[in-house]
Amino acid sequence: MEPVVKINNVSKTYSKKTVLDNISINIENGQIYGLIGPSGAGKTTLVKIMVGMEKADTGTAHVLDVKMPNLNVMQDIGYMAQSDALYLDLTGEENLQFFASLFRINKADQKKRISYVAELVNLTDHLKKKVSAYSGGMKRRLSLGIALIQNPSVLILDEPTVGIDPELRLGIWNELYRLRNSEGKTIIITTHVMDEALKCDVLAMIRDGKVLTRGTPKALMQSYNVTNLEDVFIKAGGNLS
Ligand SMILES: Nc1ncnc2c1ncn2[C@@H]1O[C@H](COP(=O)(O)OP(=O)(O)OP(=O)(O)O)[C@@H](O)[C@H]1O
Repeated sequence: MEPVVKINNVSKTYSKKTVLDNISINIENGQIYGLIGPSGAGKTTLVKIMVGMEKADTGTAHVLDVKMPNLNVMQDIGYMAQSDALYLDLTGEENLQFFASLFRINKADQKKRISYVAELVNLTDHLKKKVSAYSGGMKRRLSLGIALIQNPSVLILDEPTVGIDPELRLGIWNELYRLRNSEGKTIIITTHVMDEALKCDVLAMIRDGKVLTRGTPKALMQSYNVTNLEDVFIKAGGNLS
């Protein structure tokens, strides 16, 4: 079976600054794949290339065997950006309805999906409020709900739990595990939080647009002979500051 996401020798430069330097990554079906690295490492640029919002200067990105960018495959990709793209003057429910209407979901299923994702991100009681009255954490939760609205097979989440309290963070991780285990979804997540990196099946540690090292958290710690991921990062040549 082909990998769900295949990044092949991708490079990207913004005004002479190399942001991605010949990166290759394969992400298999049903994995939670973590992209971890310090601020500015290139994680967001990489996921934007996966989603088709940015184009690689050289190299190729395939998702579900389709060369990106490609609009047709967006039905199968749920994307949560780092900054929330929400309609502040609409309610949470109206935002969910709007994004649901962009996809092929019939009316009855739309209602079910909206209730399901609202429950999942703990916003059921706040659906009738305008998003302008939401806290930062509530906006993040709504953005996560929107990423899931069309029931995509691939979820790409850029720092999804920033600003979310520990209890709900745990709830979201439990749901990500359930989506992987019961529904076979492939989940790609960027983070710079090491305890979240530990929860991923496979990690790629990124710095200065390069993959420093990759593998399961356990294999990485074993091969660098250390007991935590910070030390893997440091030994692999990184610097988390
Ligand atoms: N559109 C753009 N134009 C110019 N430079 C950009 C653009 N987008 C990103 N960059 C630069 O590319 C580098 C990598 O940014 P990117 O957002 O991919 O990093 P990141 O690892 O996601 O960081 P963070 O964790 O802070 O989001 C940074 O130096 C950033 O300033």
